[in-house]
Amino acid sequence: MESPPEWIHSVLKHGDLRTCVNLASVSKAYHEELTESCGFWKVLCLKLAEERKLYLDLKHFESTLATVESWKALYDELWGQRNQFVEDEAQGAETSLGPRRTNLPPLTEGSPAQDEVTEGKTKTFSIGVCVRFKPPTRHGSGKTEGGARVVIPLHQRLPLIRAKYGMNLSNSEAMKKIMMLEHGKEAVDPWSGAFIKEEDVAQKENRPGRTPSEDKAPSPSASDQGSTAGIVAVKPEDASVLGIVPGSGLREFKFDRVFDSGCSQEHVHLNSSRRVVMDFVNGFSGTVMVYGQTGSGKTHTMFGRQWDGGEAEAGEDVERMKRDFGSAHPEDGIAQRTAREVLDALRSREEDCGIKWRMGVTYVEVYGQEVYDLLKEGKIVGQSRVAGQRYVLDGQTEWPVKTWEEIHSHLRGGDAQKRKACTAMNERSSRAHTVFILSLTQTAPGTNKKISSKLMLVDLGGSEKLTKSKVHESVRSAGTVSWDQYYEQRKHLTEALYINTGLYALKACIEALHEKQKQDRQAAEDPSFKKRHVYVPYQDSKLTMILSSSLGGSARTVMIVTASKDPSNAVETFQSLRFGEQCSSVENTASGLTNARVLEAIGELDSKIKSCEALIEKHERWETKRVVRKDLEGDEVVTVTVPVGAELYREEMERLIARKDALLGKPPAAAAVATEAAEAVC
Ligand SMILES: Nc1ncnc2c1ncn2[C@@H]1O[C@H](COP(=O)(O)OP(=O)(O)OP(=O)(O)O)[C@@H](O)[C@H]1O
Repeated sequence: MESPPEWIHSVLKHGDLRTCVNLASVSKAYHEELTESCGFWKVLCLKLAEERKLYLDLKHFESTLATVESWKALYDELWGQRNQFVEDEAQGAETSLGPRRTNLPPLTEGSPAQDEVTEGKTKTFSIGVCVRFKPPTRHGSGKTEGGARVVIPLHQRLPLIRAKYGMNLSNSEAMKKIMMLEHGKEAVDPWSGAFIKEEDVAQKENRPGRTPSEDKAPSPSASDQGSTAGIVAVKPEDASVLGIVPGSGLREFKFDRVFDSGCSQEHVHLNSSRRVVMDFVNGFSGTVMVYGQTGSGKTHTMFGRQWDGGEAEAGEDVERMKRDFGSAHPEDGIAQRTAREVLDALRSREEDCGIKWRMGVTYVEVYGQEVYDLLKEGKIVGQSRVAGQRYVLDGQTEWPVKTWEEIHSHLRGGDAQKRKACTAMNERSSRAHTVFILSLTQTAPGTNKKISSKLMLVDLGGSEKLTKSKVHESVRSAGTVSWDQYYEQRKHLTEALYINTGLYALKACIEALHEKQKQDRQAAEDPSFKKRHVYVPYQDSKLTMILSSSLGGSARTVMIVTASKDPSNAVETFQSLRFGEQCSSVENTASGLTNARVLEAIGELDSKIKSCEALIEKHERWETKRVVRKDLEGDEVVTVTVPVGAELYREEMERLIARKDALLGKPPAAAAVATEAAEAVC
């Protein structure tokens, strides 16, 4: 094959977009060579962004886009945005540079037909769902107590039986093994009680109206048998999570991204929300939401470290103040990182392209039926319940900002208001939906065209309290409790219902937007297809009314589900994962878990356990120390020798062993490897 000569590289370097695109049509050999290289598409993206005054976060894409296809997709997207800041002077001429043309440049003379040119993909609803696991807390790590018991269904027991007794067992031999185990001819079968047929699992998983109580008790007869519910494996490489799920047994969840507990704040932002920042600066609205149970890390992910009072303003911590206004802090959340990047981009675009901008921030909480303005001492927005969200959308709660210091001070001020409310109103912060909004208006140079976009950063309230605190059960009729208690309980129930109303409305809107997109796609593929009108129920809750301008249409949406791996939170974790899954456009099938995947999970755990053992061997040493021991006759000082230096690896190994044991159906106690047992008294 003829490869492109040196001069082509210099044309790519110095030529304009049109020249670079046309290069691919010089010969068939050049065409193949160029269009199959990431570098060519990168150059096209750069030229397109430069000529059309679009913001391109090249550094980000260089670190995240690895394939030619992903660069092509980015070019398609930018192409769809090409008229945001620069109007087409000659429509006809420009279409010949469209993505379809560059993907498959015709080698014959003449321009492609107008209808061959694909529009960019910005018009379709786009949602990415990611999952982030919180690092284990010391008290919760590796412990399996308190987790719901799950009976692994029969079709999943077969591969496990094979893994234990020989891979070449046929189905009927594996079944015989199970029967023998159940009739006590061998050791007790850890999965006895399996009764769910494969079809039942899929039906049960997909049945609407599934209740939390069903999640907790799969069957009365099985409640004391089976494995402990929990996360078995987290696979960031293929964005999946494998768990032992009440009501389903082994179950795989698939998302756009999965972040394991060791991921930094920066990594999470780079791989989830940073793309939204680029669209926002290019004039497209977007939403980033965090969802999860209380304490799973929503606020940590969105707003980073929590402020502990006003010591910095009092000048007690000058160093910290300097650091805050300098470069990003490792603990900064998505809000801080996003605000900094937006400001940097706007400043450099003003300097390089003359694009003027105006930005404002809004920080509100949706609590019950009211919207509270966190930048106005938590006052209710508007005087009527109906109008609150409209004031937010009209910009009446907005504060103009020009610098990072101003944004930072609003974030801190709002956070302080949340804290006050939290103390005054019984953990209001975790029971309200918090929305931080950046509103941007840019002026296209030369034309004075105004381009507006909104970026909503949302910390969603979790719904777990309804099930965990059983508020619905504690509401007795008036007369059995005091009136004060009665009203307090009613308030809790109403709060939980408000949170759920917001979340259900959000889910319904996202589902409707998916459906709308499906109808559009079908209509595009088949001209005879009759599109059904799809209603998006934004009006169903205050939360969705506020989000309406940045959810759907050309707006990009990212949802980050935060979760814990602690088995005692397993039910809430799976509820969160299911919520994320239902919002996602990634195809999931409840019964799609293959035998190979189950065995792969066991293999993975084995290899992780091995590498943990190697690390323990490398880092662990014995240390002798004196400790005071209490016994009946008083205190006694004894000398003990303890292993030190590999405590974290030991904890990790305990967790891995517990997960493997859960998967293989061993009783939880077998998983507990007490570190204290290693202590040797001299
Ligand atoms: N990924 C993480 N890395 C380190 N610490 C974390 C992480 N996620 C959460 N935490 C810590 O866990 C605690 C609870 O997190 P956070 O307040 O963000 O939870 P939340 O889901 O917002 O809870 P709530 O709904 O009650 O507001 C905090 O102390 C936080 O610093």
